[in-house]
Order: sequence, then structure tokens, then C-alpha cells
Amino acid sequence: MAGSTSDELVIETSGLRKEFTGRRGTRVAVADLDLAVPRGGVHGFLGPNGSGKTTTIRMLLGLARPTAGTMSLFGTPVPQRLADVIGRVGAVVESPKFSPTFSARQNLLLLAGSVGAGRDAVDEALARVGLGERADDRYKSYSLGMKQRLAIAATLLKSPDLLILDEPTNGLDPAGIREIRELIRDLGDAGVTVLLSSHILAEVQQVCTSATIIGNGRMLTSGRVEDLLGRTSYRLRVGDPAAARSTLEAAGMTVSQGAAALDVVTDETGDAITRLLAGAGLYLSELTPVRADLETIFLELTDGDRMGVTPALEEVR
Ligand SMILES: Nc1ncnc2c1ncn2[C@@H]1O[C@H](COP(=O)(O)OP(=O)(O)OP(=O)(O)O)[C@@H](O)[C@H]1O
Repeated sequence: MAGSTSDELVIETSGLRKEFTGRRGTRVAVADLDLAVPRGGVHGFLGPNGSGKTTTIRMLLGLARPTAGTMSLFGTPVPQRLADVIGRVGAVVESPKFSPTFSARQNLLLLAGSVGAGRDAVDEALARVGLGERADDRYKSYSLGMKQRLAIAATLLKSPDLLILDEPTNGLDPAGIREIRELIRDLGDAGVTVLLSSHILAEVQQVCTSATIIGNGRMLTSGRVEDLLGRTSYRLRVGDPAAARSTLEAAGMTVSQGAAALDVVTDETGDAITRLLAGAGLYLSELTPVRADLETIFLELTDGDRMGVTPALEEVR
């Protein structure tokens, strides 16, 4: 972490673009993407299938060449000087190749040799991902979740400052997802900056401190998850909804009539709503805070676009 400052951007891209040209024309996978990932914590890189997450990550790691734009890792331009910083970056992008008949420990010992890590680092990485007890079982006997944890353990051998995980919970059951989520949270808490790509917005919301949401290769929004989620709204039931509505609106709140209740959007707390209405002789029978989730934000940003496969095709000629 030498040379880092707290306001350093660990990942920065500017005008990043990737086009793939095939027989059917040119497909723009990533379009003018300005990504800014601050140091520390877990940053969600979110978007539906085919929105350009993997392509962006592959470019950052020097596995694909950008059509246009610039990128840097820890302030160092890549791919030009990738060799200077790659030692600080751990990544799980494609399924790593482990030997099926070797145990987790044997697999990691083989890898440790290539990154100059010792036996202690292997034991520590296994313990950190919760595989200490099963370290001597053969890889092929592992569940998908255990295989995914081993892949993360392999990246920890070089004590990375930045960990890039591309859809690490893909194909896992809810218990497996929870294990990986907890592991990622622990790593973030321990000071590793994590870029976590996913198309499951609700899932990532629980572990990320900040996030970038993309759709069709374009940035839709970026910021602290708290800020992205924005204001809380409240659902309330009251005997005289019309009177309650005008009282709340007179106080500057945005009120709409839902099916059976009033929906109120405000920066004020629930206490303030209760006090205001009671002051007007209106008594609440119910007051429920309703937090927007990232999925709702995404749908708003894409104007109701589906979270499923969206067309990433943009014919430029
Ligand atoms: N090598 C390639 N050749 C042609 N098109 C490609 C290539 N790699 C990716 N694409 C296209 O670029 C677009 C973005 O794909 P990408 O894999 O980056 O999306 P993603 O957000 O990672 O999706 P997923 O969540 O499904 O992994 C898609 O339309 C994809 O078909």
C-alpha cells in the first residue's frame, strides 16, 4: 500500500470504449465509460447480463485491448505500465484451472511457488476463506461454493490491495451466496479494495459501500450505495387520507395516494410525520419506512428496461 493516499482512486477509466467487429457489424460492448473506484471497501459493478462488465474487467487486466479511452490502476496507466501494479491485484475472472485430483492445499502450494509466497501464506489464505478444515480433500470433491472460495484464496496468496471478482456468486445456492458475501465483506473490512461485478442488484446491495451501475455498456449512475438509494419514503395509513395529504404537502412533502395507503417521500424522519399529523388532529394507524433498493433504482434509470438480457447491439455503420 506504499504511496497510497486515502483519496486515491484505485481504478479509474476515462472514455473507455470497446467495440467488437464481426460479420453482422460492430457491437459496442463498452461505451465512453468513466469508472472511478475509491480506495477501501467493496465497490459493486452492476448491470444486467451483457451490459459490459466482464469486457471492462478484461480490459483493466490487460486481457482485452480498448478501442478508445484511458485506464489506470493505483494511478498507474494500464495497460502501458500494468507490470508495475499487477502484483497488487488479485482477480477471479474466468474459472481458474485447478487440478481435480490435488487437494486445495496442494493446488495452492503449486500456485504459491509462482508468486513467491510460502507455506504460511497458503495456510493463511485457506483459513481466511474458511477452507482450513477441508484443505486436504481433493478439489474434485468440493462443492461449487468451496471451489469459488478456493479461487479467491488463490488470489490472496499475493496479499492484493485490489481484488476484482467477476460474478463470484454465479451458480451458487443461497447458502453459498451468503458464504461468499461474508467473505467479501471481511476482505473489505480488512482494507482490501474489492470490485465486485454482479447482475444481482439486491444481493450486492448488502455488501457494497459504493457502486457503479451500467446498462448497455454505459454508465447509468455511480456513488455511495447510501446516496444511490437516496431518500426513504414512508407508507402510512390514517383515518382521513385527504386531510393528511394536504397537511403533509403543506409541509413540503411529496405525497401520493397508493392502493390502500398514502406514500410520502421526504428527508424528514417518521417522528416528524407523526408529530405533524397529530398536531392537525390526525392519528396514524400505520407508518412503514420503505427503502428503495438498487433494483428499483436501476429500473428507474433505464426507464423500465428489463434486468434480463438487454440488447447491447449498436450498429455504428
Ligand atoms: N469476444 C467477443 N466478441 C464479440 N462480442 C463480445 C465478445 N465479448 C463480449 N462481447 C459482447 O459484448 C457485450 C458485453 O458482454 P460482457 O460479457 O462484457 O457483459 P457482462 O456485463 O459481463 O455480462 P454477464 O453478466 O452476462 O457476464 C455482449 O453483447 C457480448 O455479447
